[in-house]
Amino acid sequence: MSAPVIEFRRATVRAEPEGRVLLHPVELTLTEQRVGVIGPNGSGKSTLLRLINGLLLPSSGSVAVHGMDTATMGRRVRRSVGFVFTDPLSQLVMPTGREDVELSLRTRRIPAADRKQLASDVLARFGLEHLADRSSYDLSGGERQLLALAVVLAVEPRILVADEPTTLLDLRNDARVRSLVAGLDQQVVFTTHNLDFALEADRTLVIDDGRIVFDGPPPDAVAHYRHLVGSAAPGGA
Ligand SMILES: Nc1ncnc2c1ncn2[C@@H]1O[C@H](COP(=O)(O)OP(=O)(O)OP(=O)(O)O)[C@@H](O)[C@H]1O
Repeated sequence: MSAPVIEFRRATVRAEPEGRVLLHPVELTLTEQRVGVIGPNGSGKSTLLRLINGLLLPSSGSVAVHGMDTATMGRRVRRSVGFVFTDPLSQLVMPTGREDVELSLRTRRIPAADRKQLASDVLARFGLEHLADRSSYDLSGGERQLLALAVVLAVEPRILVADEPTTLLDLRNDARVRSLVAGLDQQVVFTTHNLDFALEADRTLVIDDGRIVFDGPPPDAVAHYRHLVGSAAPGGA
């Protein structure tokens, strides 16, 4: 199996129908195990992530995952790329967590007879078996976030894309999610406003106003971002 590769070739996103550019041409090859994306609110981080699994298609240019173009091979791309949304409730749609995992397994045509046991195994792997039969609405934000990750990882995607997976989490759950991400075999691309999390990546991109304004080692990326924000703040440099 080839190494994980995500390729952006002058991928550009414009808002429809007015044509405003949300993401200026992106030219990137991502092969690192952990890629972080940071930047101000509304800078284009989610837009960049949504291109990776074809949730969003570029207005021009292309995006490919393991050589599969997201525009022409979207279904196959989505089997390779698991996407965790910022709001876990948008992903947890069944009455209980166990059923959400079973639903996820169903998309991989795992026989019904095996799904229940497999769902239990997945929940146990993430230390969530005690939540299996509770409604997602009764869970804490941290529990929901971990459950949403388990639902996506149940089908063992080759790449995990996670949009602010630690937002709204307390320190303990923030540490749990970060340690879960750190232990995954998959390539992970994540956005975050938590600069400590960004430092745990192998490569970090800084986006500002729809452009990648820095791409490199995480400590340098964080310094660049701090400078950017400092320059923009009232009284900043
Ligand atoms: N479908 C759309 N049509 C028009 N504008 C859009 C659309 N989707 C996103 N935008 C705009 O694109 C810009 C980038 O949005 P995006 O969600 O990628 O930002 P972000 O960096 O993830 O922000 P945040 O940190 O607040 O989550 C924003 O100005 C947003 O309003």
